[in-house]
Amino acid sequence: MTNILDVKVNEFMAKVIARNQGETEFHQAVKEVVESLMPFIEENPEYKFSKVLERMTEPERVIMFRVSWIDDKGEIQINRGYRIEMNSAIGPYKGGLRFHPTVNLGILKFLAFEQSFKNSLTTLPMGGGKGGSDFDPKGKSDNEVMRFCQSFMTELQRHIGPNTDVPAGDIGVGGREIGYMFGQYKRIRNEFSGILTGKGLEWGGSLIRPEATGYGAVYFANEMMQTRNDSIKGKTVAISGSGNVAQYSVEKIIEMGGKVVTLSDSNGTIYDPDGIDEEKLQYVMELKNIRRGRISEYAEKYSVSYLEGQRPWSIECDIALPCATQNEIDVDDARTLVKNGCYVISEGANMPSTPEAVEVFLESKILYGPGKAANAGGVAVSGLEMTQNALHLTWSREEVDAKLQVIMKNIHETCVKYGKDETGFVNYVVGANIGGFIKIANSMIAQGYV
Ligand SMILES: NC(=O)C1=CN([C@@H]2O[C@H](COP(=O)(O)OP(=O)(O)OC[C@H]3O[C@@H](n4cnc5c(N)ncnc54)[C@H](O)[C@@H]3O)[C@@H](O)[C@H]2O)C=CC1
Ligand SMILES: O=C(O)CCC(=O)C(=O)O
Repeated sequence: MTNILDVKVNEFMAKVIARNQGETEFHQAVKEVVESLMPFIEENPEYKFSKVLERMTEPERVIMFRVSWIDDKGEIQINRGYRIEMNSAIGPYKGGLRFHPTVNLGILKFLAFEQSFKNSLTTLPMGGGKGGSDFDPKGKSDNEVMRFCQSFMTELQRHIGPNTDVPAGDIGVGGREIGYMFGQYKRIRNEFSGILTGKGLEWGGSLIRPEATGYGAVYFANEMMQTRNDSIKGKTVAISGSGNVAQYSVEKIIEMGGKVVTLSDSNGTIYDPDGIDEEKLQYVMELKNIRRGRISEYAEKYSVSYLEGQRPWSIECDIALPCATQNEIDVDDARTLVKNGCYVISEGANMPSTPEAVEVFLESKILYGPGKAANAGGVAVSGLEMTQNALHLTWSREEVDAKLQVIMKNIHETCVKYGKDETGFVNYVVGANIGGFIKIANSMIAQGYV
């Protein structure tokens, strides 16, 4: 028999799908949240009457714009820029910019929607936003990237500000791109202010921001493991990706006594059974952040296996940290991971597991930390960067790291509070969704029907 709550979820989703046609990642992100929230909303009718969820699935503002720039051959190139200002109930819009050829409206709306819940979970006053472009930085010269960033910011600058909307990095946007965009904002507005986070340390950035997402995902895994009197020490870890989040996840796993055996990029996976140590990690950082090469070069340098065109999930591990991109763990990958003994998943990436994969993790009762909780450390330290900018001061590495650890602990506690069922099992998906929702929903109700 069909459950009445399923009917309500389906009715809600039919409207979302009709209004946002073809935006499959957005539908996926909304459905997961609506499934978690429907029982809670039915029990708390004030949220139902004020149509909070209906309003939260409609962005407050969507900005789309042309970005023209000139490549090294003197040819004009045209890309599309976006900023989704999703929800400002609890603070200025906040969230990263993604530069990747797959970027489209649906992907950015899913990311902005997730971001609103994630930012609420951090306990800091940040609304949700996300943006980016279908520009592909791969294979472009520094000058081309700079010209693109300058053109992108020439439009974006009129929509952002330290109390309005504060973008940061995401896939394809790191320190280099943030620098070029910050410089252009300053040039146009004649103003030095905290309009981006992830800035260089010498010009307003925060210590630990580059490390924060990866470190946070590992802290979150550790918090989950502590509920079973377990720890990272001695565990084998599979990590996907080899960018910002993956690199600092490796660093923190090494520090906590675990062994990372995989990394990947969009071409394939390296498998290093001896583990990636500090020296090998330095090589990866140089390879990816400076030379901008492929992870296959690691396999050649250290004579380890390279799994061309494959993801890391067939490799035996205790802990998996997906740190590349959305939907990178499908149902077969999830079954393989669980069959091979993996019992902790902490998502460094946003929505890396398909809904069917998530079902496998939940049914297996393993420790599964969804991205909006597990990877919130990055935006949390962005929030701390905003605070330091507003106060015109700089906190030490130890101070920022200590605050990050407290925030990840608090997020974990919130998930347990709202996600623990009568058997004692913690459903972190439900916990994160309800925990993130309440603060935004109450603020939206208090601020009237806007
Ligand atoms: N940078 C940050 O502070 C935060 C990032 N995230 C998420 O973490 C994930 C990784 O982001 P970053 O490390 O910042 O980006 P990055 O650009 O530094 O690295 C991205 C990595 O993912 C790999 N990748 C990208 N698309 C892929 C695909 N289709 N298949 C396989 N691998 C692919 C790239 O090769 C690269 O290794 C993304 O899902 C992002 O949204 C989440 C929270 C904060
Ligand atoms: O630091 C930020 O503002 C955003 C980080 C981000 O894009 C994310 O949490 O997915």
